[in-house]
Amino acid sequence: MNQTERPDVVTVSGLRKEFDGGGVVALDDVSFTVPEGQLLVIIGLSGSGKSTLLRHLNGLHQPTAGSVEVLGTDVVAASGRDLQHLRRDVGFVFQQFNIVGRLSCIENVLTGALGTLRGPRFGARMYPKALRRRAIEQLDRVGLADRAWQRTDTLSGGQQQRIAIARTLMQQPRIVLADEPVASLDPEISGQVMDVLFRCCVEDNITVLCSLHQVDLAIDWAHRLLGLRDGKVVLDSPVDGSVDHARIMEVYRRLDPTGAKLDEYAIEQLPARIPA
Ligand SMILES: Nc1ncnc2c1ncn2[C@@H]1O[C@H](COP(=O)(O)OP(=O)(O)OP(=O)(O)O)[C@@H](O)[C@H]1O
Repeated sequence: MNQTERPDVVTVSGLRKEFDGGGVVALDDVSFTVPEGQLLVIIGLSGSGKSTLLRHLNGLHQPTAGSVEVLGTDVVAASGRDLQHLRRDVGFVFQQFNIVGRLSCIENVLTGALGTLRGPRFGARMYPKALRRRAIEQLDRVGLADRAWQRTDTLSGGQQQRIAIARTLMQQPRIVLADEPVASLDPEISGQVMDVLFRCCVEDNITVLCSLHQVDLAIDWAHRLLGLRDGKVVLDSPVDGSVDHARIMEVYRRLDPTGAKLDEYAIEQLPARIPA
């Protein structure tokens, strides 16, 4: 099945989000759909609305207007119980990893399965054997099976983010939302983390929506780019030969506060290898 024949798992329509009583419009009439198994990268300047958009997809924000449907659930109308159910299928990977440094890697990964268990667990051996096996499989997937019993805070930043992804995979999500997952990592390590997300997508058919600052990484790994500027969608393009260089640059154009001219911030950083 090619990407266009796959069912949509995310449908966002006319989404608007205001903060501070309307003083800040973070999202303005945002509409798009995402088919199952796609890696969609959301790009845009700081403050363009990327995090706010991702947080609407698992009900962390309530919109001012518009609708959000994820895996058939109307996220805006969903009860607390419905959202709890949805969040089992929708994993979230954060920029700051949000792992417990003093725990071993396998314990951190196992906590991804806590939603399926009753009561707390203290130590990896308190988890059922089948889950321990699954945790090792996830560690293997992110290339860190040999670190299973090591304290997580002894790992590098990139390795810690891979542990966080393994923990998310442990809950067997159908969608992974990743908010700037490589923001604090150097380019080579960032590539390793994006490779893990890409493989989840193509090997396990997990849909990934990921926000990134780095255009070159986005082009290297995304199936499709969604560009936000001032809360509006200004680019929605597959990443293939048809990626329009000028339109990607447009995402990064920032209006001068005087309205007099455009600031070409970040344009010079665009890689030469953007497909023509
Ligand atoms: N809780 C909040 N209260 C008030 N304003 C907010 C809140 N959350 C976000 N905003 C504002 O909404 C706009 C979009 O913010 P958002 O964090 O979504 O941008 P972003 O593209 O993710 O930025 P970055 O790349 O820096 O993370 C910004 O103007 C921000 O200041």
